[in-house]
Amino acid sequence: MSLALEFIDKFNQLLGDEAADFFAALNKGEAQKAFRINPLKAKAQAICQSYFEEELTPCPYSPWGYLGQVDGHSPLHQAGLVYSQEASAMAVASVVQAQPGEKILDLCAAPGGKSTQIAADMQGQGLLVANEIIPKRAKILAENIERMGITNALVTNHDPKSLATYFPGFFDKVLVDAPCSGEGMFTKSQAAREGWSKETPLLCQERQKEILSQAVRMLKAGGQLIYSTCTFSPEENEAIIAWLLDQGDFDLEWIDNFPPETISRGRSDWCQSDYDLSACVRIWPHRSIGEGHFIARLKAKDSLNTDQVAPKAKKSRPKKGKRHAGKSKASTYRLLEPEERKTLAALSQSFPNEDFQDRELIAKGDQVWLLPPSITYHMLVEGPLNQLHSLRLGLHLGSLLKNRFQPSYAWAMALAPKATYPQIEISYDDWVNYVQGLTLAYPGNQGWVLLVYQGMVISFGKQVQGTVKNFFPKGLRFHP
Ligand SMILES: C[S@@+](CC[C@H](N)C(=O)[O-])C[C@H]1O[C@@H](n2cnc3c(N)ncnc32)[C@H](O)[C@@H]1O
Repeated sequence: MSLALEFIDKFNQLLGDEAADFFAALNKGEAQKAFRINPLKAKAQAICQSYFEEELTPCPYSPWGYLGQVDGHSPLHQAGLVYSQEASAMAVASVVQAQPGEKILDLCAAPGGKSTQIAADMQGQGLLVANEIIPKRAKILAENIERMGITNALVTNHDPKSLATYFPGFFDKVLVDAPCSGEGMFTKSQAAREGWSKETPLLCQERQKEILSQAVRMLKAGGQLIYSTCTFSPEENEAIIAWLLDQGDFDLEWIDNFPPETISRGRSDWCQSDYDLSACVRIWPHRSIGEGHFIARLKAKDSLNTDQVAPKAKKSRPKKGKRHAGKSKASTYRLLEPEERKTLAALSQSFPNEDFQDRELIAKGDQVWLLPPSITYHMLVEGPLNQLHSLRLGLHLGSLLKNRFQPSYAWAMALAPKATYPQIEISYDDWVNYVQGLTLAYPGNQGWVLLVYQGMVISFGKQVQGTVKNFFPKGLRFHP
């Protein structure tokens, strides 16, 4: 399908002589594939390098980014050593420049490309809240957070307005990777082309303003707001930044992360603005690799007026007959009983992990969680977060069963294969068998073990008298 005539007219006017190259890049087909190596996994760089055999070609937008394709059904992918991501999309988290210890919100986070990159930069320290409004997409986000071995994230499923009631003036950085008209996806998606009309950018602009109004409420005075889209229209980019600057609470920050020849600068003349918008960055598919992105970073003034008063705990009022999925009853969270702690300790002594330091353990039903930093049991039960709908509360450790503890897949994914851990090095054929849900045969009787393939942790398994029982989650099983 060809590009809409109104789209062609619009970008002919904006780009002049350059427009033909732009249209040619959009019509060329899918952009260069890329992936990010996950530094949270032990020896990820060396393992990936040996997998590809040839020297990897770096992507200019992230120190962990490379050009090329990783099979979604390969051990590298399953074990979370890589995240497949469109090349220019990696630029966004590079602008966030997440630091260990910060509190960061990724407000429109699914499927998790930027969240997983931000978490890698945070190195497990500080709090990442990864939020997604659409429940199905939030589930995929949670799975990606888990696969990448991230232990300091809270994955939530809220609309921006309701999330803002939980976290007023809370975050050092807020990323809004906004839903947009997706013009960058015209390279690969017929649906994106078909869904575009002259009005689309302005309709998206309305929604982007609503989302940003809520994002600002969650930012600390002096914090940073990062805004990005995968579209080119000025209405959703420069005009949005001018609108934010009009409110008087922000200064635009110069972005200088990338080789200058791979980016273009924001254009004030494209939205008739008096502000100098050249601090913003646009990546074009005809000038660089990838589908294209627009990115801006703003710093909130110290006078930013967010509602700094933490909300009071809300009372749970389940509706008759049906409990709203977004409401977790305060009483369902509890601290572990001493006996339960002992049961868990028996296993955690075999798999000791620094993450356990200074973080609270809680249970909900028989499920045990290691809370992320900055989130406490008190906040979840009696405090402001008691109605928060979360899919992941830090690290899911596993299930308390009668007098025993069954460790989770998430816990395995967060462990490095230390030599002191009980483990079994499995063959490729057994990796194929295990991810399909089959039991394995390895002599021994070690109980819980980490299954490791070529230095990558695959899952927990339970070895009893020469048989390794399968604990690969049913919902994630696949046929490589
Ligand atoms: C560009 S995508 C995010 C991509 C993601 N940051 C990543 O890197 O993987 C925008 C997201 O915003 C979500 N969204 C749609 N409408 C929204 C709204 N009104 N408020 C907040 N998020 C919304 C979409 O479901 C989508 O997941």
